[in-house]
Amino acid sequence: MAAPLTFAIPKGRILDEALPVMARAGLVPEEAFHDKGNRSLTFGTTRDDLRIIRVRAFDVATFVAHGAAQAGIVGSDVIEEFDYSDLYAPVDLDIGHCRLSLAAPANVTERQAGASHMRVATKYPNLTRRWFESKGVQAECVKLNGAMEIAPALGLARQIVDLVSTGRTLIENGLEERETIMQVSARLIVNRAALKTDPRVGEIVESFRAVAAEAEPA
Ligand SMILES: Nc1ncnc2c1ncn2[C@@H]1O[C@H](COP(=O)(O)OP(=O)(O)OP(=O)(O)O)[C@@H](O)[C@H]1O
Ligand SMILES: O=P(O)(O)OC[C@H]1O[C@H](OP(=O)(O)OP(=O)(O)O)[C@H](O)[C@@H]1O
Repeated sequence: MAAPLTFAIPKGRILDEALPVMARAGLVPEEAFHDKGNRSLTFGTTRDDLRIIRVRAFDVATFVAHGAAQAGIVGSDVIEEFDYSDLYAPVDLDIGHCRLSLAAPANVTERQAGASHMRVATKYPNLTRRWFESKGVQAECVKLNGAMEIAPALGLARQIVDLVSTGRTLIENGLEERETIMQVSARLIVNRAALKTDPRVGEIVESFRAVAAEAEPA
């Protein structure tokens, strides 16, 4: 039998929405996957030839881009941040909706915010730099891994670039959303080489395409 395929999924908030989509595409994890006390990172599925790994969102893209996993699910924010040439994102799963936005404290004026050189705290330094460059502004990015919203109050950076959904986190930390950089949703991703060489990867793409098409309003 061919080596098992590895399907990577993020361990956090996308998971609850991803599992029903995966089930409709025929990917159902073994019972142990749902046991909160289980520390394993690899799980079997109802398919003998497919296992699931549960890793951090940014690492999903890295595992798939390097071919260590052949497919996975990740937010378009992460895909754009890395911009890996070996990664192909053929299906928008219409889950994990949020947006990536520039935000600043209410007392930071547009002029201060729009200075020709600025410091921005973000988990997305590449995306942020590219977006500012497209506006002719040089941005110095301070990379954080979470809780960006406290950076302005502590003087680490005047502005932040972070994900926004309800907007509550910004408001509760005294920040205002200034501009939307991109709309985000979760995608099926596959390794390009694996897609060319292993027909099972193409079949996975087709299964998810069918699920996404079913979900579209008529
Ligand atoms: N507030 C939000 N509302 C909706 N989707 C969000 C929100 N925040 C993040 N997301 C999406 O969820 C993804 C994070 O997924 P998830 O939380 O499952 O990963 P994680 O591995 O736990 O992340 P981390 O690396 O932060 O621990 C983001 O990349 C984005 O696409
Ligand atoms: O607009 P809201 O609905 O308030 O959501 C936005 C928050 O959600 C995400 O954080 P998450 O909860 O995933 O935690 P994190 O800071 O560890 O990434 C994001 O980074 C924001 O902080």
